[in-house]
Amino acid sequence: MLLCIDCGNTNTVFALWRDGAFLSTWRIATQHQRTADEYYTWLTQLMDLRGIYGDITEVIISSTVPRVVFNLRVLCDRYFECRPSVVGRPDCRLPVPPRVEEGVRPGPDRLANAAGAFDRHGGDVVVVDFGTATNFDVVAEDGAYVGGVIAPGVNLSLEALHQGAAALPHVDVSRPPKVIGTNTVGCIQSGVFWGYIGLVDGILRRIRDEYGRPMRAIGTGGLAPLFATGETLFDTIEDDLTIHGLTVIQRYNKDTS
Ligand SMILES: Nc1ncnc2c1ncn2[C@@H]1O[C@H](COP(=O)(O)OP(=O)(O)OP(=O)(O)O)[C@@H](O)[C@H]1O
Ligand SMILES: CC(C)(CO)[C@@H](O)C(=O)NCCC(=O)O
Ligand SMILES: [K+]
Repeated sequence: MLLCIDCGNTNTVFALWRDGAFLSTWRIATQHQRTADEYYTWLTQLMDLRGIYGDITEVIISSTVPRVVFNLRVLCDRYFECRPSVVGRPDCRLPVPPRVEEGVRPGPDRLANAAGAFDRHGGDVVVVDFGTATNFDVVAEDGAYVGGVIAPGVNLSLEALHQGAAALPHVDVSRPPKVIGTNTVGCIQSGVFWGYIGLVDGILRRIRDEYGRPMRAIGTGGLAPLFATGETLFDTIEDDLTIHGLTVIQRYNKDTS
């Protein structure tokens, strides 16, 4: 059984994959202080609850937070007796290497998104990932990650407004019924919701102009469905794209080892 671990700056997703399908996925806040023993007790309890038995024999990790990798390696070594593949490290090969400026280390989540998108759709794709950041990952015709855009995430923007303006409360993102807010919360929701619709629409348009060939757009990340309601921003929404990409990278490393 393969365990895929996708550590974002806010949340970490664990997903178990066997016989070509995900058995279950679980989410935990990303904290570098978490020990291998804590991960293990948490994970095995959830596996028990779901009635998932069998040994974890392989692990692949994507981490945008370098510090958490240490304890995840300990987890693999102590409890699963394996060495994890860590995306972005030299010994974890990618099906298609990225084409970026020399010395640039693209986020491993973006490399996984590219591998997942290419596997499902072929190239000429842009992935829009709504996580801590809202990032756009451009995948060329041959499947190479070639760059993109990093914008502040939706929840970060809301938090920044609350932090920076004494009279503005913390607000959760939602789609307001109107653009012209008639109370403070409505005004903030409008600014962030319609602001991001404009951001995504405008950046996708400019990416397509610059790229010069037709491109599919795939939405992923927790907030993608919210921004897709009633809009035609994305061709598809695939909330498992990053972890799917991890299975693709792992399979590639096994097949070519
Ligand atoms: N309908 C919703 N309304 C408000 N928040 C939502 C909704 N659906 C998901 N979220 C939140 O959106 C956030 C983005 O989800 P996602 O899992 O893609 O990113 P993340 O885990 O927060 O970021 P990262 O991957 O960078 O750690 C999450 O905090 C999630 O709880
Ligand atoms: C942009 C984020 C924060 C999105 O999770 C992550 O992919 C990251 O830390 N990237 C490193 C820089 C880069 O991708 O060019
Ligand atoms: K993510």
